[in-house]
Amino acid sequence: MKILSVEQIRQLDQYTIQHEPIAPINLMERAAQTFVDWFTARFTTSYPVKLFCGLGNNGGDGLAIARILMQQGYTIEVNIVRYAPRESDDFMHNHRRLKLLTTLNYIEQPNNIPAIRHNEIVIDAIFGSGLDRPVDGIAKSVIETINRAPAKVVSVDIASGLYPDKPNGPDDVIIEPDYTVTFQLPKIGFLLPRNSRYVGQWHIIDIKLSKRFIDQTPTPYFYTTPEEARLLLRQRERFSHKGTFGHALLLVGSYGKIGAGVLAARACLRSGVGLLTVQAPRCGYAVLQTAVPEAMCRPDTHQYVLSGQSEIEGIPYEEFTAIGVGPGIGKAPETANMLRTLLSQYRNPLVIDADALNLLAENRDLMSLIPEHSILTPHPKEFERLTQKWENDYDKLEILCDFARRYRIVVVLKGAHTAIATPEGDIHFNSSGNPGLSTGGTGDVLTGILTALLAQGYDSVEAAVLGVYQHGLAGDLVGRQRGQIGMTATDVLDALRWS
Ligand SMILES: NC(=O)C1=CN([C@@H]2O[C@H](COP(=O)(O)OP(=O)(O)OC[C@H]3O[C@@H](n4cnc5c(N)ncnc54)[C@H](OP(=O)(O)O)[C@@H]3O)[C@@H](O)[C@H]2O)[C@@H](O)CC1
Ligand SMILES: Nc1ncnc2c1ncn2[C@@H]1O[C@H](COP(=O)(O)OP(=O)(O)O)[C@@H](O)[C@H]1O
Ligand SMILES: [K+]
Repeated sequence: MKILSVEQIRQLDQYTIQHEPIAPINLMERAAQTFVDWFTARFTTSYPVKLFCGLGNNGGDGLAIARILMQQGYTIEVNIVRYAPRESDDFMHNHRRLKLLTTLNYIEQPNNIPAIRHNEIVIDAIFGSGLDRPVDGIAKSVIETINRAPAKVVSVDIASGLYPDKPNGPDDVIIEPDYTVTFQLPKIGFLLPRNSRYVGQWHIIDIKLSKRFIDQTPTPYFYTTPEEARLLLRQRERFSHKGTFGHALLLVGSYGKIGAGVLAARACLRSGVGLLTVQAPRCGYAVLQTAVPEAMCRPDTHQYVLSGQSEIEGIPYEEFTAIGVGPGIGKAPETANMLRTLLSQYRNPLVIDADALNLLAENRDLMSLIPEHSILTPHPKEFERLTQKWENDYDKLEILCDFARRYRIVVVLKGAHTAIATPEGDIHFNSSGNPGLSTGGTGDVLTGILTALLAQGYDSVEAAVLGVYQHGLAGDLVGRQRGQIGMTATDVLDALRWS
């Protein structure tokens, strides 16, 4: 699914109005009705509703929502925040209609702000995507009151005070909703860590804006939907054999961190690889052969760390369809040498994770040796070591995009809504996953998954988008079955489902 900028969404509204065609006021009515459908499916008429609206089209939506909810039997008190002397046309139209049905409360100064009780639902329609400067005056006081109140808060389109696609200032006053119900497409601001309090659970509702315009509009930002992930998944052919699905090599583990290798190896096998070889330090040999009997194991000549040498022979890197390196490897000089040789000799895309990334950060000259379309999977700290500190989440996205473009690689910046940057400069945000995944070893599982997908012939962007989605989905399955808190990386790899 595409993510558009505020300006593009405004054009999308205009295009829909002209080409459907539909009058703006009817589009507002459709948006309001769709919001009400969402609302009534969750909250019964037993909850009193307090609606706060501004004077623009977000406020107009709010007034239309109030009218429809009233007609459906909800008890609703409407508060209009008079922060300016002018209203939008569609606001005024809905204002006239609603005034015929009920009394409206106007808030011009703080003592007009009503008390909000704990069993009430607040609908926030003060500002929407038209906000372009920090909120102050009476609107600010109202937002502060709502944030202090014990009630549940539902924001229409976007929390009032939050910018959809640019950073807010540190002192900005913004609604902290329980839910955001947004029109048609997600806003980029919903996907960024520092905005989490200002988004809550968010839901997209389809108000039937022009599909054609969305299809034609270019954007670097995408949000992976379940349907899109499913379309990437290839089914197995009847006459396939294990050679069809590639031979992967994982370079993993060091003394005390062989478990990282076990997790990556098991995840790789659970993700459809044809054959798997694991090279690990000698101390990991017995562990790996026991814990992952399906994998072939090459003991490194070094007892405790990876050196890339083996009694059998040096590693014939070029014989492997895909290689994953990093989980648990540490940063010993022998391992740094191995990484240098690997990057110099192997020409296909690699998956590079964990301490392999830290070694890159410490040996910058290695960066230019990385094969094009390799997948790097840093968490934010590893990414900062590879690049630089950022001022805010938007700045971080720019650094991410530039980095992927400069080295022609895919960068999987992990976290909630993992951001996958492509060599072309696009960013795909993931939609699956939950905080249960914030536990040691889940990153190693991801490395195994991505290596398996590359081995099976998925291109790097497909592998990253699909692999990250399936990893999060497995976490969601575990979350549903046994809760998020006790989730382990082993649970996640066992829950992988490729159908
Ligand atoms: N277009 C469509 O067809 C559809 C749109 N829809 C809805 O419209 C919403 C966008 O509406 P909107 O553009 O009227 O802006 P909105 O967020 O209500 O703000 C109102 C005005 O406030 C002003 N202002 C800005 N910052 C300010 C500040 N800090 N303090 C004080 N004032 C400030 C600024 O006006 P200015 O003062 O700059 O002239 C701004 O224009 C969107 O979120 C969705 O809910 C849906 O109905 C679907 C169809
Ligand atoms: N709050 C969260 N929501 C969704 N996914 C998360 C969250 N926290 C962590 N994850 C996922 O868990 C994984 C953690 O990886 P990483 O930090 O490398 O852990 P480790 O090094 O312990 O294996 C990543 O895939 C990340 O996207
Ligand atoms: K709002």
